[in-house]
Amino acid sequence: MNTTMTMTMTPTELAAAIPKAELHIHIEGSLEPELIFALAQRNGLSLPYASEAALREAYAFTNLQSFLDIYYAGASVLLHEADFHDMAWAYFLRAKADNVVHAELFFDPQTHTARGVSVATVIQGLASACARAKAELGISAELILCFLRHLSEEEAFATLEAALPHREQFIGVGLDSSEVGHPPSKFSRVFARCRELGLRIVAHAGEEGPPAYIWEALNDLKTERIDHGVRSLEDPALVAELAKRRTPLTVCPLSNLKLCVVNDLGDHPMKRLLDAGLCATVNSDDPAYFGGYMNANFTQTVQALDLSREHVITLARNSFEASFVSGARRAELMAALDRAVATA
Ligand SMILES: Nc1ncnc2[nH]cnc12
Ligand SMILES: [Zn+2]
Repeated sequence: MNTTMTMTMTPTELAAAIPKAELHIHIEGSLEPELIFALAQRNGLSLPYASEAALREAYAFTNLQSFLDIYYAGASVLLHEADFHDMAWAYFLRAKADNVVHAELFFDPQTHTARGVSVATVIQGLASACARAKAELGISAELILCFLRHLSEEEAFATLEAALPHREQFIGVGLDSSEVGHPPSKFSRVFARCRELGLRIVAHAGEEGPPAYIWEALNDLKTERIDHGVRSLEDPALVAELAKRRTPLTVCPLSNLKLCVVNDLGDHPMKRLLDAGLCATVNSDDPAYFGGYMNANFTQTVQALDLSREHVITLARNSFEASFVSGARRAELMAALDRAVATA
């Protein structure tokens, strides 16, 4: 390849070209309208929308809850192991196209067990897609079980219990769904049990909720990463603490735009988070609903905030640093990034 030519890559082109990890993707949020309709037909279900276009038109969100209502309805077409496999496989094909080389997938068992689908069905379908991604696409992938925070502590404990026969198939636990009114401390005892079990710990905090929720996630749940965390900038002491601990933030720019956390991508806090020395990463959250997968998130953020080549490389390095891969795999991923940067 001609080095002179390749060294002219813009930060946007570089962002698309380099290998990266995705650490904040709700796999149910990767269900595209086409797949929702196909699964509804396969499972003999009817949908309250006349067409895929009509469903897509409903994706005009004003806040997190307005999205969650539609997201849970979309997930109702998932019944069988093959449905979960097909959903995750479709995501992995999209991830491969965006040079994602490692992915940690959130899944919401309670969304499915409430409809009579067993935890085994959910986990086996997703786990077989993860194994296939490794074998056929070279993407390493892990599963993180999320508790729905609008439900009770008791229900979270019951979900953990039901999932434990499949303990080897997921590496950690997270906390998602409606944030405001459901602080992390509501789940302190569940997460304490998860830590005893050796599970990795993450939690959504500071998406719509206040900095106090991020403090609780850190101190009560002992979370290893904060999902979103964009409101941390409102509390300088919190920013200092996150920088000191080097707690990663899995930030989702297009999600923040679509859920009205920011009014314009040009106002997104990503650059300020990076410039404050935080280990921020780019992720897609629910790409089928928010208008883009990894590279769309990367390139639109780079353009809106005029991020530099160094910012882009830092974001990719942060994604590997923040991941739960083994030391050997992390070294392999960092080396692949260095090689890609050297020729770009
Ligand atoms: N952005 C988000 N915040 C909280 N819970 C979610 N579940 C799926 N996407 C989510
Ligand atoms: Zn999320």
